[in-house]
Amino acid sequence: MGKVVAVKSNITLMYEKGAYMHIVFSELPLSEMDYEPPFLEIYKAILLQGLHGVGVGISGSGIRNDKSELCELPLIDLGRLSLNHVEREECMREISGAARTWGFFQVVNHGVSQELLQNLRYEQMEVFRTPFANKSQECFLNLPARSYRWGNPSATNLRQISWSEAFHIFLPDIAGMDQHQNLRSTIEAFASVVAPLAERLVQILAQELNIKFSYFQENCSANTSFLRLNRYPPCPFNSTVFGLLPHTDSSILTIVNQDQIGGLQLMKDGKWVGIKPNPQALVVNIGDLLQALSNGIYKSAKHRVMGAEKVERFSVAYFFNPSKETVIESEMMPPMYRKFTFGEYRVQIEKDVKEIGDKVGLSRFLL
Ligand SMILES: C=C1C[C@]23C[C@@]1(O)CC[C@H]2[C@@]12CC[C@H](O)[C@@](C)(C(=O)O1)[C@H]2[C@@H]3C(=O)O
Ligand SMILES: O=C(O)CCC(=O)C(=O)O
Ligand SMILES: [Fe+2]
Repeated sequence: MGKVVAVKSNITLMYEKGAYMHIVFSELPLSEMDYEPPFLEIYKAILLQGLHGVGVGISGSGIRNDKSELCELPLIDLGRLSLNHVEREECMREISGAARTWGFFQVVNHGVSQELLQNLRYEQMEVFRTPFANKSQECFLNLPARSYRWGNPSATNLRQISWSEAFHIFLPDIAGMDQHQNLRSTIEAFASVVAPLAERLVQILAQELNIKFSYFQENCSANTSFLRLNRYPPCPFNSTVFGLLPHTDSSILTIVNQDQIGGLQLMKDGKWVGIKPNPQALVVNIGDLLQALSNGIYKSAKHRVMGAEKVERFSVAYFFNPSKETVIESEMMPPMYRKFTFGEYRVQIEKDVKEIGDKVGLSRFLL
């Protein structure tokens, strides 16, 4: 009999002759772990097939890059925006520079209080502790279908597995959350401070490229944006499967609050680099739509999340989006992308995720 390498809720995984050989389902009740999505069950075939011949850990898997340095992501003090002209201009240049070279930066003195972030984290943890049987029901929280997402139902191989769950919430939909007043009011409070922050950053980014800010004022607000509550459960295969697949965001701009576990990495100059959690900072990244509107000057950088083996990880992402009808078209010449609406873009992504297991993104719209 091989070596038992992972015992997770009611499942035992055996490692034998250089490969994972068996997943044994025991009769144990799920008891207090009833909130965990059944990742091992849905991914069983892919795991057995994909891990066969792949040694434990980094070698062979090709995914985890534990040796990757944590990067010195630009850290921008937004407090300078309310100081004198020189400080303000310098801060604006840093924001625009980071958006061009990294597509990612961190901000401090951002105006979102630690108390609010903690309250949101508390509510987020509570809602994920709901039994899986309940949170996966279509009417849970009175949100539309597909607001709760887990794993990647279209995955056909190890590289497409996502070991995470999320509430992907269109902000106007929280009005229906009458049974969950604390979650609802905390999200409302968060949206009311993070939306102006997103607008201010977009205003600066637009100004630095002579893009009309009125375009964003007319088409984007908290009422056209999404909030994504992410949870990455402990993952026994964290050296081989992703917490969240490499992707770019489909937003104008995204603001992320990650916890202290780490695992968010971005692609910089062809290498994956980790973003060291900074409790004072929010992570900001450029989304596909701003890349298109800036004709490729601002970068929607690829990023991914590596889960941890023994601990869960949480993050919140605020996707600053336009309405579905908004036309995305750069005025810069020659245009890199054909014009499209945000609605069209989302439909294409959903189609790709369903048909090929992953997002293709902006390259579909290249001219
Ligand atoms: C399997 C996937 C779901 C996802 C697209 C992806 O290929 C990988 C990342 C996921 C993500 C994260 C950011 C956005 O929330 C999202 C809508 C996107 O564009 O990429 C989601 C996609 C999703 O949840 O459907
Ligand atoms: O969990 C994170 O740190 C990032 C999540 C993310 O990339 C997303 O929700 O799009
Ligand atoms: Fe993302």
